[in-house]
Amino acid sequence: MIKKTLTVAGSDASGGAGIQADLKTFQEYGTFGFTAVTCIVTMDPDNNWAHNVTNISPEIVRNQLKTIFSAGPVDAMKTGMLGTIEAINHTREFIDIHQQKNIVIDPVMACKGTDELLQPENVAELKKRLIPLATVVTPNLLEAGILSELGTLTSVDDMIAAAKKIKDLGPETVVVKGGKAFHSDQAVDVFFDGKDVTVLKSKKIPTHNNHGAGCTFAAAVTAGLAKGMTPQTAVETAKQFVTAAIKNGVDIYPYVGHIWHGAYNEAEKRMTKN
Ligand SMILES: Nc1ncnc2c1ncn2[C@@H]1O[C@H](COP(=O)(O)OP(=O)(O)O)[C@@H](O)[C@H]1O
Ligand SMILES: Cc1ncc(COP(=O)(O)O)c(C=O)c1O
Ligand SMILES: [Mg+2]
Repeated sequence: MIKKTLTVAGSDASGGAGIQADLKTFQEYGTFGFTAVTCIVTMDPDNNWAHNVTNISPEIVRNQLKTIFSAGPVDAMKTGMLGTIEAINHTREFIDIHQQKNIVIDPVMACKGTDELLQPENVAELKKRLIPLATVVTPNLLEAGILSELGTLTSVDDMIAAAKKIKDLGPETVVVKGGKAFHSDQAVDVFFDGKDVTVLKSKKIPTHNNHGAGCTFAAAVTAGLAKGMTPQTAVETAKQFVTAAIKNGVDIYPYVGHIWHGAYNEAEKRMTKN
């Protein structure tokens, strides 16, 4: 049976992050993607690509969730940018009613290229209402510093300390993504399951084509869980998926560089042919 995946997230009009990244990734994993849109992010080409977030009314977010969950729980779900505190609470409400399992919380707080928090008022609610239910929570370096209250993280030891503090909020596992922000020639992510720490490393690809890498990574973890992978295997596979997507990024846009979600499967196909 085809597995059902859900993203509760924002729409990225530039096409590379948010629900656009999630759906492309769900499809590449061979799962059937559903979406509840929480906000729409637009970028202004006349004003230095400034981001603007328009929230969808909480009632419409709730109606989308009602539509999706009318067929019962999905095989796995993720959240990204959530828009409003009410949307966070509606998401929690449906998780509780349907005893939803396999939940990935990507605590999106900022877009690439800026440390400006887009929806700071949501952080406390996210911490209290959604992160404790996560099978995997996937903060980037900035978000991990905020969630752990450890501030700026500059070393792998800092990332491990942050992962451990975030684990205390209640999720089953934590991945702190060093990714693009961590100063190293390696893309370092730290996985913690409450017992063991695994440091995932790959060569950092020298590119600006990394818009949506975090959403794609979290969506890949979600689809992996839907297909029955353990959290650790889902995270390790997602790392390979996103690395291939970044390596094969596409220069189709002047402002942000897009990653190519088809890359991992194309490479696999080539390997099977050879
Ligand atoms: N330049 C890069 N080369 C290789 N991997 C990268 C690069 N940038 C990000 N990644 C990887 O992509 C994933 C998403 O990380 P990151 O870009 O930091 O997240 P976010 O988009 O949420 O800020 C992580 O697994 C990270 O290690
Ligand atoms: C709707 C939406 N969600 C999430 C993000 C964050 O993207 P990422 O962290 O994957 O680069 C963005 C960035 O533009 C966005 O527009
Ligand atoms: Mg992100």
